[in-house]
Amino acid sequence: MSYQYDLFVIGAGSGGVRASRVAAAKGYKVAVAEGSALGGTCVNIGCVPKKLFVYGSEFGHGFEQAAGFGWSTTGASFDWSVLRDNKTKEIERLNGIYSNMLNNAGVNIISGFASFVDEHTVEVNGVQYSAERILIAVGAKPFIPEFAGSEFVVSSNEMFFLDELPKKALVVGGGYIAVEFAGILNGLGVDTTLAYRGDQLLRGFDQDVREFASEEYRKSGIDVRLNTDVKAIELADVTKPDGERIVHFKDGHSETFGLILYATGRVPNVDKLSLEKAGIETGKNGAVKVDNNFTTSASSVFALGDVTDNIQLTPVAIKEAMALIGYWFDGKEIDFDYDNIPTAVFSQPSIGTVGLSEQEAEKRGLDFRVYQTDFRPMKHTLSGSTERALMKLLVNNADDKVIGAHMVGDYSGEIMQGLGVALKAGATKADFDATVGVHPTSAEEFVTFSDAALKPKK
Ligand SMILES: Cc1cc2nc3c(=O)[nH]c(=O)nc-3n(C[C@H](O)[C@H](O)[C@H](O)COP(=O)(O)OP(=O)(O)OC[C@H]3O[C@@H](n4cnc5c(N)ncnc54)[C@H](O)[C@@H]3O)c2cc1C
Ligand SMILES: NC(=O)c1ccc[n+]([C@@H]2O[C@H](COP(=O)([O-])OP(=O)(O)OC[C@H]3O[C@@H](n4cnc5c(N)ncnc54)[C@H](O)[C@@H]3O)[C@@H](O)[C@H]2O)c1
Repeated sequence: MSYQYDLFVIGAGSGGVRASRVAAAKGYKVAVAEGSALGGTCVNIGCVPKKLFVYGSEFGHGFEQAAGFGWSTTGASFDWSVLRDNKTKEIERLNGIYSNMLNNAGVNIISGFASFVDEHTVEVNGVQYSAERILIAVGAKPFIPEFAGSEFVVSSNEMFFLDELPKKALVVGGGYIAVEFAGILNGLGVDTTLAYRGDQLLRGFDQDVREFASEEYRKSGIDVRLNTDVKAIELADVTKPDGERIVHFKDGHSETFGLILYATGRVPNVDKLSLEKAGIETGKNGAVKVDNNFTTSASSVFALGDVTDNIQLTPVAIKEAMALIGYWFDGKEIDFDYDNIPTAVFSQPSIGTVGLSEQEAEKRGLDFRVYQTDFRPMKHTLSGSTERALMKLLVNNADDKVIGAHMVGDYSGEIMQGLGVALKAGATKADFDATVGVHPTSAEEFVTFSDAALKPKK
């Protein structure tokens, strides 16, 4: 049976771009369909524009702290449209780079949303394309619960294109996106409330990190409200759909906000795919089910990245794509290692983490010890800020291996990349101790932990 393409990729995001580019470079005839902008979520409405907004927002605190270092910043003001539009220009530049990269690799870029006709055929804009292999890399989309007035909220998608910033905003949720956007808004001068229905933000992170970060967010000016849930939302004035919203909370009180962001998770983006036509099985929230080799229930169809609802991070989608390339071209069975994946939350202060949390180590029944410290970073001895940093190292007693590293504080994402290598390589506490520190940094705390920093056992 002959097909038009060796590989048809659906979705030119983090995973799809990597898979199509490398497969084409290795000699496959490849097409990629993209219904929106090249680069996917991360480049257009995720990691990249978010980080640019974080940089913009950090100046807000920077100006406050500059006086202690001798700077006078009277008259500094912020223009949202400049940040928003410069960000958009930069993203358009990246879109162009992605387009060139794919074209140069010989990938045929098809603009439009694809859907399955059968397990070897997809349709885009009414045209059918056949392929020996099809890769689903369509990512995820925001999930907003249904309730009275849910149409008056925005998701992270809209946050990148707001006409103007509100004076007062409510962010609902307690995960990565909620705390990152609460930090962005707060730094840009918006009166920001972060409401989370549970006991503590950032479920799944180390409990000390969660509590410490939450307190730091409060100190930075965010009104963090735990055990708080929204019942209904209505317009303050029905003739002004873009105007203020009244939020009725479940505890009975009501409050007015100019903008409400729901950051309540993301679900696989499978609606437009007609997966049933190719006999592709899905699980919770429509996640495409795959085996170890990212093969779906249809043997010619593969899936990776956020659409499989595993770990939703760009470097994970990219590494999965590279593993799949190895499987296709070198016949290497995939045994993807999801342990020790470093990750950062770009809140203010930021969080970096790799390996096990204390709670996860306990759940696994490990015998381990914890080194922990919190301190005022050197910068804040002059800045006037009361911000503190937290560092924590978990060590397995049986073999002295470091099994978890956690930090709340400036540069923790940058620091965690190196520690990720150390944990992956199986470094022991003795290896950390034998490493010379970089001075003066916060990071050096990770290689100078002594018994004095041991956390008492519960
Ligand atoms: C606000 C935000 C901030 C984030 N920040 C970070 C971060 O700092 N670090 C990090 O590691 N991760 C971050 N992420 C997560 C990261 O963006 C995702 O994990 C990553 O983009 C997943 O890659 P993917 O290839 O699975 O899908 P995506 O990058 O989402 O790409 C999927 C593509 O498929 C297209 N598509 C969908 N359906 C079809 C169809 N039927 N036909 C054709 N095309 C289709 C979409 O338009 C999209 O371009 C963030 C996410 C968000 C929302
Ligand atoms: N820095 C990064 O690497 C980064 C940044 C942003 C997003 N991401 C990825 O994108 C994923 C999605 O981010 P996210 O923040 O949307 O999801 P999340 O899963 O991290 O957090 C969702 C939050 O919403 C809450 N929630 C769910 N349903 C709710 C409801 N009905 N009412 C109130 N609260 C509700 C959850 O309890 C949770 O706190 C993340 O898990 C992460 O993998 C990564």
